[in-house]
Amino acid sequence: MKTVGVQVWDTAGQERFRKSMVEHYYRNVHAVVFVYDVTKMTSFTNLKTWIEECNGHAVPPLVPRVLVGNKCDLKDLIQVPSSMALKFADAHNMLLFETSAKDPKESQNVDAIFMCLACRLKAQRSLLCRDLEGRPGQPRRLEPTHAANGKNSCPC
Ligand SMILES: Nc1nc2c(ncn2[C@@H]2O[C@H](COP(=O)(O)OP(=O)(O)OP(=O)(O)O)[C@@H](O)[C@H]2O)c(=O)[nH]1
Repeated sequence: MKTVGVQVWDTAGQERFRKSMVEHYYRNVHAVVFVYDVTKMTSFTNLKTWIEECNGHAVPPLVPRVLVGNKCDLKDLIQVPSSMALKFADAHNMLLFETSAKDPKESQNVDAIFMCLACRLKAQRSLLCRDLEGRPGQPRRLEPTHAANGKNSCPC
């Protein structure tokens, strides 16, 4: 068994903070979790801008990204149907998790997000180590067999 340490940076989601997102948020980032509020369509439509923001800071495609719809306990207030979110997640090669930070019955998906990312990062690292174990002095290119294809690469 291997322990994977995870450092999570929570950025402010409001538009007025977006412009002040500083370079160091993006530097050396290993994974990105895009969170929207299932009861607020605007938070979902804003995802496009956040993804562009991320791409604009040259976050490499190998960096796994997941999409999280939070507040799924508020069933009567849902504005973003799962089907719409799934379509978006598929189009951007991300896994979709629907979670609630409030309802303990739905909270297991919060753990699943980080477990999944930890598994992916560990798998990427193993792949990298395996590739670097090639002939001495012969650098080898890391083929993105696992990592770049986000959806099917999770070993969980
Ligand atoms: N019902 C419900 N309320 C939630 C859930 N998650 C957060 N909240 C509530 O939503 C409000 C905003 O929560 P925050 O944790 O401040 O949200 P945030 O994404 O950090 O907000 P920003 O800092 O603006 O990005 C608080 O009143 C929380 O109690 C959830 O899963 N279900």
